[in-house]
Amino acid sequence: MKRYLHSRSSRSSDEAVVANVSANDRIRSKGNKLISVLRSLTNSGKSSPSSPQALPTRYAVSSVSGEPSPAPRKVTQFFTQDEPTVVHRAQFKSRPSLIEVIPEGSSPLSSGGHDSSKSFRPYESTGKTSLDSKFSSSKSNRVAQISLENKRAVAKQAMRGSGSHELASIAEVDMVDPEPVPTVVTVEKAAAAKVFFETHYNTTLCCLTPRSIRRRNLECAFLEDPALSAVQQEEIRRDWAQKESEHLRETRLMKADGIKDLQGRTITASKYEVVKVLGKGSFGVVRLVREKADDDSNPKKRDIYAMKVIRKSDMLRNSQEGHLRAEHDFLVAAEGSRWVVPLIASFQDLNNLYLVMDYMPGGDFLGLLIRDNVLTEPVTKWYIAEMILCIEEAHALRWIHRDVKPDNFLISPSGHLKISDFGLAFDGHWSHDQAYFNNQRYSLLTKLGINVDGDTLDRKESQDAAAALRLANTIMGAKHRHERNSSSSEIDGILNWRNRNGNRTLAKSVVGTSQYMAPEVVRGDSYDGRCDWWSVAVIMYECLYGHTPFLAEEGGRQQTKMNILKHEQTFAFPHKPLVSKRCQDLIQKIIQDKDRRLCSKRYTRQPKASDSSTITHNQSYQDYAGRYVYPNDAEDIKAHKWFKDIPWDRLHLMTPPFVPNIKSMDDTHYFDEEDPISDFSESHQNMNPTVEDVADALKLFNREIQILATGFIERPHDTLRLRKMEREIDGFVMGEEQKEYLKQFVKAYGKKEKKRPRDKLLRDKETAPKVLQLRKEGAFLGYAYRRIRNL
Ligand SMILES: Nc1ncnc2c1ncn2[C@@H]1O[C@H](COP(=O)(O)OP(=O)(O)OP(=O)(O)O)[C@@H](O)[C@H]1O
Repeated sequence: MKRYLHSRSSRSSDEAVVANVSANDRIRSKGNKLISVLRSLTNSGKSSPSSPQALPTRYAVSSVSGEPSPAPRKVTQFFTQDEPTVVHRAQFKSRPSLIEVIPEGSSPLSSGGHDSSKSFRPYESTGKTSLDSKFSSSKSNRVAQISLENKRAVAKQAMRGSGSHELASIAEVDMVDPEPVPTVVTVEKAAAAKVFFETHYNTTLCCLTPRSIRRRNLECAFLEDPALSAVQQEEIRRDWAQKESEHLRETRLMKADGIKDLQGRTITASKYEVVKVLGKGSFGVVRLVREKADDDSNPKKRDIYAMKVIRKSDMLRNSQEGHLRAEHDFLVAAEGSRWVVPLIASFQDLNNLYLVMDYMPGGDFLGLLIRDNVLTEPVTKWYIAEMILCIEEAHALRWIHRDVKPDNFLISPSGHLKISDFGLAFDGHWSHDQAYFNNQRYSLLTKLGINVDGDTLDRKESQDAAAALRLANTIMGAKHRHERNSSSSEIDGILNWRNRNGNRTLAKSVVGTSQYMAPEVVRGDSYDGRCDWWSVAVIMYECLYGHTPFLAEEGGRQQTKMNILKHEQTFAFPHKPLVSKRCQDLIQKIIQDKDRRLCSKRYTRQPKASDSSTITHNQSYQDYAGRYVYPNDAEDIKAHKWFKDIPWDRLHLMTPPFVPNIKSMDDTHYFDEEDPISDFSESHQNMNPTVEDVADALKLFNREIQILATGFIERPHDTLRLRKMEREIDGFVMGEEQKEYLKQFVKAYGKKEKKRPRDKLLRDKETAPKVLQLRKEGAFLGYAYRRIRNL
């Protein structure tokens, strides 16, 4: 911002006023001095020929007392010059180190020989600047040239020193408005800002905040307890407010640390020490951690948690921002839930996202199935009943889990189940749709005419017009659903517009683990809350028979999906073990196409377009994508006769069939694996073995095996190729131990093929490093949560 400090001064100009001030405080102190002198001059202005009245009113400083105040001698001298002096900060891209003084003759207040319209435009603001934008070269050269001229003149002036008291004329900075030339960096930053503001204001203005939900729950609790007097209620409200303000303070402190975390430090994560790696997910690991204490208190007594660490770079390369935000937002929305794994805190640093959750020491339900192989009917009934309650809880919050499988139910210390892994859960909201993020970036790139080449394949494809169009569509995803139509009303507000226009086409994406997928999901048809009930029936079958009903022995995922689509022909019950007809009847009634699937009749009673009152009522049961998901939507399943002895309302108070046998809260024996799970830091992927290393590792094998094994690690492998190599090794004529050794050799010395990033900006060699860095810094602003203590 351009700023002018000017004053009327008296005749003596023997002070060379070349102020070489670089630091802000010096400028400010100089400014203060000027103002105080101005005040004094204004007060004594009657005697001065250059009284403040001559100044534009904006710059005239009125006296409070009306009395002249004595200015310090030195400063008085400074300003007792005949002619006005204007201290002018020129227009530079960065803060100037020089304050230029426009001498006599060139003063904006004097008329002589100077084009005041050019030099003195106090009401005009400076042109737009962008840290990331390059100035157009001709204009920036001109600015640089003028600035250089000015500096030379100032230097010359300074050299003359006290010997000469004349101020040389300094070339004026031409008030050119340099046009910024936006780059990919500008686009990334602008998109990150847009995403931040839209998601932030959407949460604060359009959603219930955790605090408002807590407040509502408190008031509901009062309604349910009529015995509480008004005084008691008031007292509870006061305690509540006190707890909330402490929580707010804690959250603020956490957010302050979060800023440092994003600058490359790991303040928040370092408050936890790692005990063990519990499991591995698609984009990171889950660690058992212990909160570090400020004092040296007994470590055994400190709180223990499960911390999911998600590596940003992997996840960003796979364009998973939408999913990661969805998982986080669901866990925050589920605060206080009985059946969802509780989130304690979430935060990020430059490289990772962190979700700190309650530790479930009983391991996951898959572990229990692996240990027991098959479960009896009563035990199956218990767990399926708990799974139903878990899923209903998610549905009540208008979320469809979409990835219901045994590994996603965890066993709490008391043996009850809790649902976890909401990485694929979806409420259809635009902020959980990857196309929204892509659209923010690519629409800007297109508007600004910035071209990105991508990788070799992109360049090859762009030569073919049809392929180029296909590529553009893939990048933009469903562009139309996030691009605001110019005809849409401006007063509508962007958030309302986004929320109303929903993402109806999103109801069709194919997600989930194939064995447990409902046919409508496999087909890519629109689906709703009913798809989760199909998966429950598959798990029920698996508990009773020891395998899932549609898994193909041969033909992989594709064949499994075919079996699901043709479920009417492929589904059958094995003869053994014996399972009651009632139980089979329930499974059979759920393994149906969605219109006939047992769960809740409300799904099949969706209103006709003419029935407006029912439509309005039903809209509250739609997720943001327009899919129906009802609370208590397992009502017909729960009413099935097989469940007649299940006390649904009291299940959480009863003792489950299996209660984990844990010696302490950090007992991890239910997570013990034959091969310990490696943490990020122990990954072999960064290993660069030399020829000697390889020769040494294979020295016990004959020449032929050495050549084959070296061939295996010559180029990076994906999972498919790794499996193929392992099958080849299985075919070698050698002992099992040697085969195992070779498989480990391939994993350790071979390189895993890096997946081709889904985003062109991350495929382009030139833009990728900077874009990835910027997204790591800016894509998850606001990813911070702390559960209120003693909830
Ligand atoms: N709160 C918890 N307490 C104990 N163990 C946990 C907890 N959360 C996750 N785990 C363990 O970590 C494993 C991986 O966690 P999770 O499924 O959330 O990761 P993910 O990256 O989402 O995996 P996926 O690839 O299946 O989507 C789980 O199967 C479980 O064994």
